This record gives sequence, structure tokens and C-alpha cells, in this order.
Amino acid sequence: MSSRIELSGVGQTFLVRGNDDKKLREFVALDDLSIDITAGEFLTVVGPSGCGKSTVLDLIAGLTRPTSGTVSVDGRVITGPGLDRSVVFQQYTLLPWRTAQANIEFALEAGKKGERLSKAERVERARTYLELVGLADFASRYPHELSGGMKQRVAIARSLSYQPEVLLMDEPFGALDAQTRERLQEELVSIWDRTGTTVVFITHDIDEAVFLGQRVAVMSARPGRIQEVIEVDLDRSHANDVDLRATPEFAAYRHRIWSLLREQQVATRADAPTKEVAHVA
Ligand SMILES: Nc1ncnc2c1ncn2[C@@H]1O[C@H](COP(=O)(O)OP(=O)(O)OP(=O)(O)O)[C@@H](O)[C@H]1O
Repeated sequence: MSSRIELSGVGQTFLVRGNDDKKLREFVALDDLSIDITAGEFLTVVGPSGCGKSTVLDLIAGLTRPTSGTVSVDGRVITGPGLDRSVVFQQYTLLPWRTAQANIEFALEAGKKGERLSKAERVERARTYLELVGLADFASRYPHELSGGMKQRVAIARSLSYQPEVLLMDEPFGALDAQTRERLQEELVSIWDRTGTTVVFITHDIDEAVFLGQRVAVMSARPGRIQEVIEVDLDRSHANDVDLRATPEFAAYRHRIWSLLREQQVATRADAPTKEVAHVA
């Protein structure tokens, strides 16, 4: 259950107001961005702040439409959100008045096209996914009774419960402490192994990008493009016994990406191209 995603010549322009006057200008956030994400791949995306990472995710989620180019899933151009694609944000977005179990059951009420689950099936499905993220014993807890890491696990379980073909993650571990973050990274890899879902994961953290990604897409800033896609070939078979992050191979990947991002900082002191389009009184 996974899908191929294709971004082809994607451009995204926003209208922004100038600092010194009230003129509206076109701000080119993405320009001619292309990438092919294979079905079942785990792709991580890094890039300087403001380079357009979240914009790319929004486009795949169908929350916005590109100004130019196309975004397609399995050859179908995306025209809006759908339950074949699920998004996990940095904030947990759980309903505070529902237990962990009930949060997932609620998400399942909408149902995918052609799939209406009965109440008993929703209960069962929610239980299965809470188990998958190691929270079976916390099913009856309310969000305020869970730690940050647990809340994010419930959010991940909820996203996976309707069995999307694509899981889109926007800095999902950004608000967590370092230890919880590493544990959740390991859990996510193991969940991905078991579900085979296509994952697009955005992060600021180079270590996180290398640890999780089969490929790391490094974006350039202003306007955002894919600067380079790096294939990560690490031996993960002993990941339980070996500190993968401490190996020389891991350090080499980290350094390569760090150098690419450092080049960016030097190259992008100037602002993005803007073009005046209107004067607002
Ligand atoms: N709706 C919008 N209207 C105007 N400008 C926008 C809009 N959404 C994003 N932008 C601009 O587009 C650029 C890319 O934003 P985006 O949030 O995608 O970047 P990002 O790489 O995810 O940033 P960060 O790493 O800081 O979260 C930014 O300069 C932002 O100000």
C-alpha cells in the first residue's frame, strides 16, 4: 500500500506585501522543482529555513495548488486533499476531550472511498494501530495525561489507521526532547518497514534526515528547488546493537549535507525575486 509521487516543474508564487510600502509583490517560493518519489520510499527533505519545505508538503497533501507545473500521485494530478495521503504536523492536533483510542476511532469515521467501517471495526483498527506505536496500555488516557512523545505517537497511529498510501510528516518530532526524538525515529523506521507506506519527512535536523531517509533531498533557498538528492546507503541490519549515528559512514553523509547547506548560506544573502503587481491604498 504505497504510491509514487511526482513533482514536475513545480512553481509556487505567493502575493506578499512589501516592508516599506503597501505594494503587493509576487514572491517566488518554489521555482521549477522536480522530483520523483518511488512507491514505498522514505524520503527526507532538508533545506534552509524558508526554502519551501512545508510548501512542498502542502502541495503533495493537496492543501494548495501549484502556480505552475504538476504534482501527481500514481499518475493522477492532485486537485485537493484525500485520505490516500495523511499529514502529521509538529503539533499533535489531538482532540483533548477524547481518549487516545477515541481520537483514532473518530478519524476513522470519515472512511476512505469505498470503505465504511462499522463501530466494531473502528474499535479494532484503533487498537491495532495503538499497539503498532506501543501504546496499547494507554488507550483510555486523555491527551493531557500523555507525554509529548506519546501524543505524537497517537497522532502517528491516527494517521496510519486509515492506511494511507502516503504519509507526509512536517517536523513531527521537532517539539520533543533529544532522547524521545531518537526513540521515535527508530520506531518510525520499524513502522515504515512493516507498513511499506511512502513517507515524505521534513526536518531541520541533518542527523534525523540521514538516520531516516533512504534518500535525502537537499533544497536550495530563494526560490526553492531540489539542489541535490543523496542516496543514503547505511547498513541498518544491526541498528539495535550498533549506534548507527556514531559510525564514520553516518558522519560522512552528515558532513556532505552540512556542506551543501553551508554553501547555501553563503550563496543566498539576497532576497527572493519579487515583482510588483499591485498597489494597495
Ligand atoms: N501563504 C503564504 N503567503 C505568502 N508567503 C508564504 C505563504 N506560505 C509560505 N510563504 C513563504 O514562502 C516561503 C517558503 O515557506 P515554507 O513554510 O514552505 O518554508 P520552510 O522551508 O518550510 O520554512 P521553515 O523551515 O522555516 O519551516 C517563505 O518565505 C514563506 O514566507
